[in-house]
Amino acid sequence: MDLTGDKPSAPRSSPVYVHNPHLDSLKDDVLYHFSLGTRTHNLPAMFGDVKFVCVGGSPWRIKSFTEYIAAELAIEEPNSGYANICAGTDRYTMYKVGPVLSVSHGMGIPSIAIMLHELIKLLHHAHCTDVTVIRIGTSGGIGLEPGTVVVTKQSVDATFLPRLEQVILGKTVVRNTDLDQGLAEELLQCSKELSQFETVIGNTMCTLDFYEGQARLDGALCSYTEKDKQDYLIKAKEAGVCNIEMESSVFAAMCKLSGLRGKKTQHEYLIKKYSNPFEFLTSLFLFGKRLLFV
Ligand SMILES: O=P(O)(O)O[C@H]1O[C@H](CO)[C@@H](O)[C@H]1O
Ligand SMILES: O=c1cc[nH]c(=O)[nH]1
Repeated sequence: MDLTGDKPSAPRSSPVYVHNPHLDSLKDDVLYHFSLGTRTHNLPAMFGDVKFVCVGGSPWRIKSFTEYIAAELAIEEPNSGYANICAGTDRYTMYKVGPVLSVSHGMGIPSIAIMLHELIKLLHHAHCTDVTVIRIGTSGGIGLEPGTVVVTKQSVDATFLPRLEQVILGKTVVRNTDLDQGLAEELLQCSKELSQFETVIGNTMCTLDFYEGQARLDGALCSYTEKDKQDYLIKAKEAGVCNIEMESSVFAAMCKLSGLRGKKTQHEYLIKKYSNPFEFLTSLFLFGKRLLFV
């Protein structure tokens, strides 16, 4: 309710927050790894209508997702050769179709963290509101049938704790890694209605490495036995871990701090194509198997 009267207040739109007072004094905020900037590009004109951001490790997956979602939204002819907005750099790729921005992030926490800093600033400078970000990635399941989709509830570290530790100015800062529960439930509901993929909600373990960090036996270095590996994976399962990947903790922490969460959107494209944005999430679900949504 409106605090000043008894009329119901209109739903407020949620901006994308940056928590950096130094940005205000920059004449030009350069998004180095996107090859974009506030002086060189009209970010509100280019990105102001973005409501969904879909991210994933591989540039190829992001291009293919863009073609898929363009056909789903019937915005442009599929396979018409979408332009990579970040063509001025070979660090990340970015495509936009209507309200959906898709960005690749490479492998691991440092790579996705750099991308997220620039993405959050981009959405902030573009004055975007009510943005939902979804990571579409691969992961290794623990005790799940191959092909199962895991919707992450919470990202945990390699000791199964829901936290991201980062050293800033020589001090360890701990950040929360909860994800939006409403969005997770919506995605699960989409999957139930589709009935095409086995889908679970659970915790995702985020590791610093693909080999030793994930108890694999096929890296160049390995100092443990098959039994040690199995014991660790059993402990992970007992702690509620469903799958393992390498970006979810910083993804969760940075989205939470920036106000990027699962929210309903009223964007015109989505209304035109779908009776509600929930159906957009269902379309997302149809994009391939063995994906990780966080
Ligand atoms: O499928 P993507 O998004 O690349 O993510 C997963 O795949 C990579 C490892 O092969 C890691 O980055 C992991 O998180
Ligand atoms: O990090 C990852 C990604 C995919 N598959 C795995 O086993 N681990």
